[in-house]
Amino acid sequence: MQAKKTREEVQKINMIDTWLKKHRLIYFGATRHPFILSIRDGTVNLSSFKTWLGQDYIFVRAFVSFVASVLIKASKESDDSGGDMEVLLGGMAALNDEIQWFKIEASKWGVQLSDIVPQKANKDYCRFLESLMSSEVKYTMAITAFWAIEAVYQQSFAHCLEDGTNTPSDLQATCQRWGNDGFGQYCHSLKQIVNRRLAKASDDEIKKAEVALLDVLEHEVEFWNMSCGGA
Ligand SMILES: Cc1ncc(CN)c(N)n1
Repeated sequence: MQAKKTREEVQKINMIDTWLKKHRLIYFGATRHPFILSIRDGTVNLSSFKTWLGQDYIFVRAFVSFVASVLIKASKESDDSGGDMEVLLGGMAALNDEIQWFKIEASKWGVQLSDIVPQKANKDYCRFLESLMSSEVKYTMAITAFWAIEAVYQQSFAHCLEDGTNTPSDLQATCQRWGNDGFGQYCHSLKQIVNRRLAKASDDEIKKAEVALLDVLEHEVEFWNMSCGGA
């Protein structure tokens, strides 16, 4: 007969959900930010939307380098039992589409991407990504941050697509980009990889991954604040 699992062992099997419960206030702050709620109820300020669009284009370009570094860490450290490479390569391909999408949207909204100067919150976030690209940072910590970055957008924009929302028709495509079921499935695959890594990680690695999650959530809140003109 199998020994009954301790509370800690059960929590370690789905570490992400344990953390999301523990840090629900900051998670809520990142995924239900006033900027997102204003898209959802149709009161969004279009100048804030354009600020977000231009700044996010710059962020995504930095994000590509970060994802490449996660891919390298996976090739060195992962046993790949969960098909990590496939999931990460799929993510890379999605980012290529994302960059093309930003270019098309920017010209639609009259945003000149070559003129965009990164704002402080964006520069801080990109600097954080760079710190995670160091070879000192282990795969488990980096993939936790990667999942969190994607999951915040998925959860935020999916919220704008629920029944009964007032999301403006010309912003539906933006919300679909990250709120669609395929992107939800991709985030779920990333979450499974993270949970699998964390279940086998040392206490020190788990602590570092939890700090990375909190850092991502704080940067995401600051990024939304900046889009509303707050930073
Ligand atoms: C700030 C931010 N966070 C997340 C994502 C989703 N790739 C994004 N485009 N921008």
